[in-house]
Amino acid sequence: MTTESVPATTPPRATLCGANLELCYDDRCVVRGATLDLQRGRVLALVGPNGSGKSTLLRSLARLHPASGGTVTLGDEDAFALTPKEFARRVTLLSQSRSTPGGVSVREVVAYGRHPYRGRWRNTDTEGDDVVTWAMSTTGVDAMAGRPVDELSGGERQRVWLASCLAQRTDVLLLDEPTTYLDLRYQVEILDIVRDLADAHDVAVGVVLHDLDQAAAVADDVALLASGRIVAHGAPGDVFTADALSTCYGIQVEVEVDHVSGRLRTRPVGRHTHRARPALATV
Ligand SMILES: Nc1ncnc2c1ncn2[C@@H]1O[C@H](COP(=O)(O)OP(=O)(O)OP(=O)(O)O)[C@@H](O)[C@H]1O
Repeated sequence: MTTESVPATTPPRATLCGANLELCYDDRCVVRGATLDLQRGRVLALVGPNGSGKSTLLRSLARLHPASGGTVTLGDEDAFALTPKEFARRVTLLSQSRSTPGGVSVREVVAYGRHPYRGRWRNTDTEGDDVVTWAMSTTGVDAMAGRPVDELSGGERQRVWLASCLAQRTDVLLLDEPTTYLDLRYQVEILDIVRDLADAHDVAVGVVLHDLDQAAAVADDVALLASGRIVAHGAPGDVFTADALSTCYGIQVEVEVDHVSGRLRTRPVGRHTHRARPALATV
């Protein structure tokens, strides 16, 4: 999969910023004082334990969760001042769960990503077909274009929804655990696509990931959340320290640099899972 042959469009330059966000469900606030800045051409990974507020924060940046305090700006505009269509041309979110319509084909679901570009009475989206074809081939779902989405596996569906987001051709892409359900190949390929979109297409990416090694590999910056607060923010090498991760996750975590790849590796130490094992006898 490659993003090289994407049809040329010139999205407006923008960054998406959340400043001092306070996010609540009824009277229970689950995120406090969160400030984040998604920059064009950069990948920001949100990491942290279950329930620390990552998805809620991402959804608030996508205008899907109203903030009780703080602001969300896109470029120099208040994100909430834009019409839904204007916002959808610039920001898209791949959420953790999407309802899958019965009997609708893969191509139709991917084409749904073009909704911000369609006129009410006539089709004004002249590049739509090319973009949909590109998005399907980039995510490897082109061979299943005519199949009903509700008959696909979890990983296949995940790639179809990602294709639908890519078809939206936004300059900000928000992804909530995009590698969940995916086999090894597609985990790597989705992260490669994310990196390509930032490097070659100047897209600003915000991505929630549980796999810290994946986050270190793909992200320029990481924000580590714990109990609704951003407790560390910066380059993965600065944020992913053994102390910070051990405190945050409540388990001993070791951090090392892989000698071959030069990449950061994190190793949670369990009572059984990371014990040194006796070498297998050779036959
Ligand atoms: N619809 C909801 N109503 C009430 N509370 C919610 C709702 N959704 C999430 N929460 C609560 O908000 C807090 C943050 O949840 P959120 O899903 O943002 O965390 P997360 O870091 O993305 O978690 P995970 O890693 O498990 O996906 C949690 O305590 C959760 O129970």
